[in-house]
Amino acid sequence: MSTLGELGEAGILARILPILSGAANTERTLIGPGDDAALLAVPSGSVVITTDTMIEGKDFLLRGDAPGRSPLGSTGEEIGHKLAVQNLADIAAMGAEPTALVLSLSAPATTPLALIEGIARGLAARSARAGAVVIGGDLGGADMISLTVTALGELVPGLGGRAIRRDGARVGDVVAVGTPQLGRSAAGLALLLGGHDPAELGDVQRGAEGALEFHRAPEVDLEAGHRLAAALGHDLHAMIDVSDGLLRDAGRLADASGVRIHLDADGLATMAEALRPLADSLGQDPSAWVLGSGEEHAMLICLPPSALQAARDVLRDAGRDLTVVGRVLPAGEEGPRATAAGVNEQGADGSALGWDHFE
Ligand SMILES: Nc1ncnc2c1ncn2[C@@H]1O[C@H](COP(=O)(O)OP(=O)(O)OP(=O)(O)O)[C@@H](O)[C@H]1O
Ligand SMILES: Cc1ncc(C[n+]2csc(CCOP(=O)(O)O)c2C)c(N)n1
Ligand SMILES: [Mg+2]
Repeated sequence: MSTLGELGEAGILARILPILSGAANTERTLIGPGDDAALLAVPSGSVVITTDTMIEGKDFLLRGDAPGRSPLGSTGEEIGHKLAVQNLADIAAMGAEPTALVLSLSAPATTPLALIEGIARGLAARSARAGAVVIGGDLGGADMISLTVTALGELVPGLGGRAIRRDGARVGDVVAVGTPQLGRSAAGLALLLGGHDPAELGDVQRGAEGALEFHRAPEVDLEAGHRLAAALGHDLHAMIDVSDGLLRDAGRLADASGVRIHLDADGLATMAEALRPLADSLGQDPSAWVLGSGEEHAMLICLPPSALQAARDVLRDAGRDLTVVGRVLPAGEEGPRATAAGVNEQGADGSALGWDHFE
């Protein structure tokens, strides 16, 4: 089993570049990996850019028995898949389609090449599904694996060069998410960090496996972002991906838009009920998972009620659906914020819900 230290930079690149840029000969890639920088054509005239990092121990645990690892941890493919999803979701949430990615990869010299090849495969495969290719990157040494992707994209035609922002929510809008189920990533994280092997959880084994799988490699309808933008145009008032928890990310939308977003729809209760058996077995609150789960990456949107059916139809054509989770209200005396039924309506603290790297 060769390690990065045995191969050296040139040897590593010789192994991972064919994986990363196997499909890089798209029309847009004028210069791919191999030169000082890549050259990308941007036919629409503007480029959407985002970046996101995953650090071993902070954002994922490697699968294994060694200290700092977990038998429930991630494979290389899963890490690469999640790295793609995190970045592609931010492109999607602007109403854009991804075109290209660059990968900055730092790791200890003792890292097996097979793990890095797996990460490359996961990243390239999920990106390819979204129509994007890896066009470059960087290698470095580090005490733990650190992965930073920068993703580029272009706005969908028909929006007149307009991106879907966080600040367009209007009083009276419906708030919805592009998934039937939120909360699985938090459930999976609880299982991972608690060391709960699904095989030992009896009746809830299947649910636990699904939550762990979703946490390690979220399967998310990212196309919803640009499909909704293209179909609804100006009726898609605001959009964000749920990366730090529904309540927290709805709060960001509310804040940017100067409104209150109240989360109270039946859809949320249905999501919580689906997770209740698993939550009960861990002594946790399924509603807190639904409202607080980060790393979900589903699209959270605000749109006028008159556009809801059209939005549903767009997603249903692709076998997906939209779940209504709340509505947009005037900011009121307490100012712009997101509230959830029973959580922080009377100003009670809902801040424990959701993710912040430094809290
Ligand atoms: N270190 C930084 N330097 C410059 N801008 C930053 C930095 N960190 C965050 N930002 C910017 O702050 C804004 C808000 O970041 P935030 O993390 O809330 O959104 P996000 O990128 O959608 O998050 P997520 O990755 O969780 O989806 C983004 O526009 C982001 O580009
Ligand atoms: C080992 C381990 N510990 C904790 C977590 C949880 N976690 C990390 S980042 C994040 C939110 C999104 O971050 P960002 O805003 O950077 O996209 C969450 C919920 C994890 N995945 N793995
Ligand atoms: Mg985001």
